[in-house]
Amino acid sequence: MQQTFYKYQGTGNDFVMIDNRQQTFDKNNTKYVAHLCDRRFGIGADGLILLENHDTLDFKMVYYNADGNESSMCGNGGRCLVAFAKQLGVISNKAVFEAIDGVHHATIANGIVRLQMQDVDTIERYDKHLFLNTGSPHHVQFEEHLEDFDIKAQGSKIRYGAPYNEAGTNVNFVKKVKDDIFAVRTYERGVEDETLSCGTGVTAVALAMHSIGELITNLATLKVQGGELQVSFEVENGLYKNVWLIGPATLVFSGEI
Ligand SMILES: N[C@H](CCC[C@H](N)C(=O)O)C(=O)O
Repeated sequence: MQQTFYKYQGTGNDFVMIDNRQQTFDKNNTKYVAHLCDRRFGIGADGLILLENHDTLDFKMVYYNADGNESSMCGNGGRCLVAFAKQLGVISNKAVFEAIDGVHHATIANGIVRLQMQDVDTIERYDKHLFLNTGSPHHVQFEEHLEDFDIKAQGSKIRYGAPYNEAGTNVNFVKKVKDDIFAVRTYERGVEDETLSCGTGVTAVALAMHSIGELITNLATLKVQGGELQVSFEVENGLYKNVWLIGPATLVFSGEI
């Protein structure tokens, strides 16, 4: 049976999007999801996202990494899904939807999506890195030579090494540009390579930088390989709330297979 597929990208983090409101997509076929994400034999993407009906909210988000496995929250994917929902006429300029990490609010205007992320109440601080969960797990560490280092080799060593092991984590390398501007490169679990941006990743970097005093305002600009994202937040007694991931989400193409 022919199926229409859409391709969206949010600052270079790209996704196959499927309108699964009729529940026709075979969600258990890991091999097929990985095939659709394959950049040679399939459509090619960092992940695949299903838009599904929800009893009380605008829609439900189901996210798969490029390896075909369902995974934790995808911030850029959430932003792209809001743009996709608008394109389908499911929403107009705001959305409330359910994802694996809970309910998210979002707005969309002129191609820019603002996505509220979950509150963060724990940021673990170690000698040379920080660890926190912004809907997905993130290891954050400074890297002076951000422009020219082997992120795939360095990232996978951390992702598969102790204490993360097989379950893994996403790995963010950060360099302060100035004041509230940081450059970030991310190795993503489940893609097992660098992605051009990672939404939950830049959110983790912004909150981590604030927690160690490297960011003294509550709005950060994150320069990623695929463009720029902003993260805004409020913080009270170590609880980060009203966290928003802000940036563009763009339709690349649609087609039938
Ligand atoms: N690879 C991540 C999920 C997608 C995160 C990323 N694409 C984002 O924008 O947040 C994980 O398995 O934890």
